[in-house]
Amino acid sequence: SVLNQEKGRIPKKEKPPFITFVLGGPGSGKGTQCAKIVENFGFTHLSAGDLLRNEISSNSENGAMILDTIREGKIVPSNVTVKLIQRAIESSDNDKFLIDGFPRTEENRRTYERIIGAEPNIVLFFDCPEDEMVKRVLSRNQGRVDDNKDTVRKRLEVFTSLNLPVINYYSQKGKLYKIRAVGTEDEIFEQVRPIFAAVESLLKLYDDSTRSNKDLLIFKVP
Ligand SMILES: Nc1ncnc2c1ncn2[C@@H]1O[C@H](COP(=O)(O)OP(=O)(O)O)[C@@H](O)[C@H]1O
Ligand SMILES: Nc1ccn([C@@H]2O[C@H](COP(=O)(O)OP(=O)(O)O)[C@@H](O)[C@H]2O)c(=O)n1
Ligand SMILES: [Mg+2]
Repeated sequence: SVLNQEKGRIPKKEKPPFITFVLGGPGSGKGTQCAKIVENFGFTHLSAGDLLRNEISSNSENGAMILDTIREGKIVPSNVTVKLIQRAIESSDNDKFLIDGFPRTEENRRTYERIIGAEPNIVLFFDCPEDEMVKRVLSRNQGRVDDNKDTVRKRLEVFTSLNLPVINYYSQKGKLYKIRAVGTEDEIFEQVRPIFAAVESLLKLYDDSTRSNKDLLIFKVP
């Protein structure tokens, strides 16, 4: 608006959104901690798995293929998942997002970069021992077709072989925040909270300034 321009500010819609990727194995507590971040810091939670499951239940053209893939614990073609994420970001009024369960593979990551044309600002990694993840998934009780012993084993193999390279990539870029994902939900959130408290003050600074996109990308959380 004119008012914004008079103050030398960037109108809200022209500012790039703040993107957090949330990684971790099946049952590591990504969804649980995302709910707490939403509640405490006003982020919008986009779970890649939920977006894909919505496609199945809305009988979309890719529904059957997505169901088969999830049942096998395999990864849905990247362009399908990225387009769902893109649509969700674009239809939201919020400007800060948690993208949960994405990118699962280097190919997921590169496809996001190609289609969205941006990188995440920060990446969380919920690091949890395998036996604990298995225990949690098998007692999750959400009626998921992939929460059974056989599929969990496959998902853990996919996680180790395909997701760890993504985690290493962001670690090398200095964007990775590793959380020790054992203990109670509240204990784990006490490791998460300071990260988002820092992000919140950085975003406030950004809101009050004419800083460019680039400056925000190099903001480092202490
Ligand atoms: N810290 C925790 N301790 C014990 N159980 C947990 C903890 N955090 C989450 N859970 C439970 O474990 C299951 C998997 O958690 P969820 O957040 O769905 O993980 P993810 O999204 O990483 O698969 C859920 O039933 C959840 O209630
Ligand atoms: N980026 C993604 C995310 C999920 N998925 C599929 O969706 C399934 C469930 O993902 P999810 O994130 O809901 O699973 P959890 O880690 O929360 O247990 C995965 O096992 C994959 O089959 C995918 O193909 N690509
Ligand atoms: Mg989840």
